[in-house]
Amino acid sequence: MMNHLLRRTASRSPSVLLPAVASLETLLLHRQPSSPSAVLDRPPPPLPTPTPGVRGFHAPALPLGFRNTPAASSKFAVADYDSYEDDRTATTHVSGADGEGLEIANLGIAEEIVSALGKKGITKLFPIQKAVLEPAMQGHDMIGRARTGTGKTLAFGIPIMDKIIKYNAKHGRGRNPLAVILAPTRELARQVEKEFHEAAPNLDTICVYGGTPIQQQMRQLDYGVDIVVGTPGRVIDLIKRGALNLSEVQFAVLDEADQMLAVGFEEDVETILQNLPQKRQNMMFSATMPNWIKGLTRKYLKDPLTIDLVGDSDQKLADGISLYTIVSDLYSKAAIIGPLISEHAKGGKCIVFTQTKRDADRLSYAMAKSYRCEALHGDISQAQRERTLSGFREGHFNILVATDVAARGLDVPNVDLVIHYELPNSPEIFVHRSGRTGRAGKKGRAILIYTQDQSRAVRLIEREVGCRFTELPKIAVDGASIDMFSTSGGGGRFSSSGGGRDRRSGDFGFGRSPRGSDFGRGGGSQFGSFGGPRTGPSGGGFGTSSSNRSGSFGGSSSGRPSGFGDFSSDRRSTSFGDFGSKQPSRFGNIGSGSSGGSRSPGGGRSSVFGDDNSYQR
Ligand SMILES: Nc1ncnc2c1ncn2[C@@H]1O[C@H](COP(=O)(O)OP(=O)(O)OP(=O)(O)O)[C@@H](O)[C@H]1O
Repeated sequence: MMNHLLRRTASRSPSVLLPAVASLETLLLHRQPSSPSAVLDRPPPPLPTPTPGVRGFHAPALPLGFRNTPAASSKFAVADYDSYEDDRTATTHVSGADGEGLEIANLGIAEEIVSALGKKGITKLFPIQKAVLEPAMQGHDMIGRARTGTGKTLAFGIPIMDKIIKYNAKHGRGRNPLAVILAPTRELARQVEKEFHEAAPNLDTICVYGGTPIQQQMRQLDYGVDIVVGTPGRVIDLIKRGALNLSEVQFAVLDEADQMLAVGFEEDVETILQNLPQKRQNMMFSATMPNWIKGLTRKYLKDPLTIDLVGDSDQKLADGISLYTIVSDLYSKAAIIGPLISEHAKGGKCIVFTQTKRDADRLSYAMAKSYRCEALHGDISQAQRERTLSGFREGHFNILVATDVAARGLDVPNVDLVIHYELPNSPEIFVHRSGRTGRAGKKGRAILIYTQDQSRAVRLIEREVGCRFTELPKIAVDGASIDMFSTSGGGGRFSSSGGGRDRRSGDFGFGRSPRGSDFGRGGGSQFGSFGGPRTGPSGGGFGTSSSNRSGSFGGSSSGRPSGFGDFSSDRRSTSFGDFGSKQPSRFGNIGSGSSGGSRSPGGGRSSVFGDDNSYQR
């Protein structure tokens, strides 16, 4: 134990070494033993006497420099947000009545955080951060919703880091984490951990996720950490191995909460939450909070405060995103991507979202003949995924062709254009995909490519998301261009779902096979029925028989018990429905007629998320 403490302390600068050693006694008193054997080795230490009024995490806000107002007054931030929305032009934004109180340096936040954020050019709070800060410091459980790219990570991050820094200053540093943040994909978990690390470099943070050696993560945990960020599967794995002790956790966050509580994820999240102490602060954040989540949050949060900067009637996309649609037939879709990028990305970065991993591969392969681009999806090795993402971030190539593995949370600077190569499966996914551009007050464009028979689905997106598309003129493509985007593998010309057998399903628009989809939504697409109202028996799995799809795409069709088996390492749960599984599909019924297979018999959508898919994303 002492070794651990010394090792961990030794990684700090020499200036902190002596005080740290001097406070070793405090450390030993403060922390619980790391393992049962340690309990046997020595008698339990006497509990330190708490200093009244300062030890608790839920200490009054006043000593920390926050106004001592009731949490409900966080409404003020909504008003600020309105004015922010009104005059938002670039990255300078948040102005309250006089801007006072928004300067991070004036809020009593730990100097370490203020200075680290300052180095990144972050000196003022964004509206969601301002709205969350005070109630979070007061210890409230909360649900936070704000549009994509508006700084939700630091909204929950700043109060947590601040409290941990101050707690550590009083009690010394410990081995077990004080905060756990769960994210649905590996890339997002890494990004969140990085943001924490950059904002509080002296805190020990760790990111745990599958696809990487677990031993290394176990070693790091053994040294001691303050904050764990991870995907649920790996977190559970580490708990089971006895490497991760969550008994001291004071803060638990579900990032992308609606995804974390979707069918298949919730079970794992629940397992993790059961390992946390009862007394803790819970926070859930997302840009989308479908109605079904409300019941669930009651299960996990205590008297939560809802801070919703989006609202039900408002448009749900970030303001800086201009939306366009373009109609295309299936064969021409790949060929119009190039002209769209040249015209609309203006030399910046572009993410093209496909529905399936195979489409991502094929499209990027075909496009690589003319552009520098790479694919990102759940079948690619974790090491390659990380290389790809960092290459994209660093500008080594500017076009990323990705499945929805990249739809949520990823913050890549200067993505000027998002192309929905295929319709998303839900309005939520549309919001998240589109939200990869137009972040932090910047401007961006999102283009939705649709086929003629998907027009109604496009109108529904407008209605659900509260947005308005501008129709772009149709791009004429000649046979040569189409051929250029044909692929050799398995079926001739590139279509939205590849060639050969999938070509048939492509005819049904989105009601096509989910096979190979990172999120397995094909059959469960909320929009699926738009493309496939005529799917009769000839539609194969898209007719009524497909109502059993969750079964047939789970074990029976693939022979694998868990979804598509794409998401091997992190996941435990078997196949699960997509985000709509717990929400009544708002689109499923429209035109669903014979293609009712997009819904499971139980009412939830039946598509299968490759499990770790969500985790590995
Ligand atoms: N107060 C701030 N001032 C300037 N930039 C900020 C501020 N807060 C956050 N940012 C930056 O804004 C970007 C978007 O933040 P973040 O990724 O937290 O958004 P988000 O709301 O979580 O988005 P999403 O819903 O897509 O996950 C990041 O690059 C972040 O560093």
